[in-house]
Amino acid sequence: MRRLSFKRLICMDALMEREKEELSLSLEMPKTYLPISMADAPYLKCFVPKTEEQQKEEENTYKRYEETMSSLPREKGWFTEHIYRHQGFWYPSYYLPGVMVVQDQNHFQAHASDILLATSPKCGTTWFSAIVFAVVNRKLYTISSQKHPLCTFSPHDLVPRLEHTLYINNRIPDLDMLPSPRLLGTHIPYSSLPQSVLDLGCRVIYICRNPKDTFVSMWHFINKIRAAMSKSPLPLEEAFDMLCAGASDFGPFWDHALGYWRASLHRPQCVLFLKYEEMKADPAVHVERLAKFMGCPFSSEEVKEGVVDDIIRLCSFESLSSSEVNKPGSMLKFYFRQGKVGDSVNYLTSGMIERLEQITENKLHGSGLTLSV
Ligand SMILES: Nc1ncnc2c1ncn2[C@@H]1O[C@H](COP(=O)(O)OS(=O)(=O)O)[C@@H](OP(=O)(O)O)[C@H]1O
Repeated sequence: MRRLSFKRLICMDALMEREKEELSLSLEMPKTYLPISMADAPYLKCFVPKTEEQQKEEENTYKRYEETMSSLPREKGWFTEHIYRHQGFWYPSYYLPGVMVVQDQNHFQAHASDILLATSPKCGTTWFSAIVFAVVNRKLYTISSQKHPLCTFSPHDLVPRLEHTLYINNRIPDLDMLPSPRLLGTHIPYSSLPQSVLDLGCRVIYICRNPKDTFVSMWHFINKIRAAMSKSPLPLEEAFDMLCAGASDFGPFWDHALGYWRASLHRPQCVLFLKYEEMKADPAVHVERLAKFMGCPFSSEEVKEGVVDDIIRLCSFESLSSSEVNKPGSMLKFYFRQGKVGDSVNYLTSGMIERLEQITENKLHGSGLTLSV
C-alpha cells in the first residue's frame, strides 16, 4: 500500500487555503483576490492526495518546463513580468509551464466526450461557461431552481480552465474525477491544443469578440489585477501598442481567432465558432445552436416551456454579476464590468480605432472572418 504524506491528506477547506497560499505567493497578490470562490468547488476533487514521491515528480515536471520557458523569446507582460513566445503565441509566465504539461500526453489525455470552451481572454469566457454548463446539465439541475450550481459557484468553477485552474502550481490533476462530459475551458490556441483533443475529435466551442471591446475589457481587467498586486497601472497607449504588436496574453489576438475559424470551416462537426456580439443580438438562436452542437438539442416541449429563455436569464450579465458568489471581495467580481457591445468608443481615440481596424482587415483578409461591430 502507498504511504500517503499526512501533509497531503487534508480536507477541502485546508486544500483551498493551501491553494490560495501558493497562488498568492506565485502571483504576489493578496489571498482574497484569488479566483477561488468556494471550498467545495467541484473541480477540487481532481486534486487527489499524492504521495511525497509523486509530489516531487510533479514538481520536477513543472521545473523542467519552467526551464524550457526561460529559454524562449520574451517581452514585457501585461500583469506578469514577462510573456513568453511558445509555438507562435505569447503566454504569461504564470500559465505557460501548465500549458506545456497539458500538451504532454503523459499528463493529459482527452476523452472523446470532452467539450472544450476555447476563448481569447475577455471574449466571453465567463458568460459562455455559464451557458454551456446550464445547457449540458439542464436535466440534472432545474434552471429555475434557487439551488442551481450557478447560484453557488462561479462559472469558472463549473467549467474549470485547463491551464489556469487545473494544471498550475506543480499540479497534475486527476480529471477522471470530473463528471462526463467533462467541460473544460482553455485559452490555448487551436494549433497548440493537446494532440488527443484533435485526434479524438472532441467538441470545441470557440468564442470570439471584436478586438476593440476585447482590448478595452482586457485593459480594465489587467489594471484591476495590477492594483491588487500593488503594481502601477498599465497605460492604455502602452497596452494598445503591445496588442497591435501581437504581444498580448495568448496573442496575437487575430491569429488566435483565425486558428479556430479555419478549424471550424475544415471540421465543423468538431469546432463551433461563435461571436459574443451574435449571442448578445440573438441569444435564443445561439443557445439552441450550442445545445445542438453539444449533442443535447432542446426538444420542442422544452422550447415551449421556456427552458431556453430561462437559461438566457440565468446566465445574463445582470443575474450572474448580482449573484452572491461573484460579489464578495475576490477576483471573481473582476470578471464582470459592463457586458456591453461597443463600449470601446468611450476609451479609444479615432486614431487607435483606425489602426486596429486596419490591422484587423489585413490579418483577416481572404479568410472570410469578420470581427467588426
Ligand atoms: N453574463 C454575461 N453576459 C455578457 N457579458 C459578460 C457576462 N459575464 C461577463 N461578461 C463580460 O465579459 C468580459 C469578461 O470576459 P471573460 O469572461 O472572457 O474574461 S476571462 O477571459 O475569463 O478573464 C467582461 O466584458 P466588459 O464588460 O466589456 O469588460 C464582462 O463584463
